[in-house]
Amino acid sequence: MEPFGTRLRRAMDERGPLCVGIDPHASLLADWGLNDDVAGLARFTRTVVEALGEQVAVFKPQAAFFERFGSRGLAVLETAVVEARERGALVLMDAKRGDIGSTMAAYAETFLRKDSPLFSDALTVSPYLGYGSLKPAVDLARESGAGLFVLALTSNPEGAEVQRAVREDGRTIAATVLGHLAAENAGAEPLGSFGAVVGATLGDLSSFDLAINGPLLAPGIGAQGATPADLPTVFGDAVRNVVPSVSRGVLRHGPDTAALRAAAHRFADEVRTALD
Ligand SMILES: O=c1ccn([C@@H]2O[C@H](COP(=O)(O)O)[C@@H](O)[C@H]2O)c(=O)[nH]1
Repeated sequence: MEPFGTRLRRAMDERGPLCVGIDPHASLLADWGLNDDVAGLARFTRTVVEALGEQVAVFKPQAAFFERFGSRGLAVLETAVVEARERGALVLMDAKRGDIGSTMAAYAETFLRKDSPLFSDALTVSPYLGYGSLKPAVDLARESGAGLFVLALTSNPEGAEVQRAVREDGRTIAATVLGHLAAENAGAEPLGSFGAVVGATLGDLSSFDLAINGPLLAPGIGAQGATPADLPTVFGDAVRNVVPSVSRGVLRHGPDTAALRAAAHRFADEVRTALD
């Protein structure tokens, strides 16, 4: 399989630079007239995948909303991953895994081994047990042609106390994570496969070097208050590598398929305008 970064660049060029999150909140299930049970979860997820699977570059299922239903929720997630990929969308599993290396290897097998039922094109991971603890995931992603998105500067205000903490050498934790990612992506063309999560809500980030030669997943657009128009200010010269991500901002338009498609189109158009 081609490296994730290559496939992502092509998908964004062909379909527009937008990632739509699949976040079946209990409140959204209710708004869609569905029960907060496995049948409601399955109906919600199928509707989103069928409506947008041939339109958006990337889906980002939020694993938590599936895991809360146990094994039957995971079965819904497995089906969604397969059907989304069959429709040509890339799947970025938002599971934010992170643990000591030996356990990280098992998480990596779950999401990044090609024959796993939950194999995804990319996975979000947490570097807060030390970047080196992610090595099994980095290695398996390379072997499988998959990618990683490492939490660097998250969209929530609470993230700053950890991510902007300054080390003895004067660098912030986030800058250290970004430095590791730049090293992973060195020499990759057209785009590396090892991305950072950098919130669109964070305002001017010019004090950070975002030139990691990899994708920058930008959650926070829509329900968290950021807009596509904020992207150039937040990302500066790195804006071309941004993967803007919207969940509730699109999902709240369901269950009507045409309305979901129109909402995703609107966000993609706003992103294109902002990046021009
Ligand atoms: O820094 C981060 C990292 C991940 N997320 C996830 O993205 C979506 C955001 O959903 P919205 O409805 O668009 O607010 C959600 O799954 C988060 O867990 C994030 O928001 N910020």
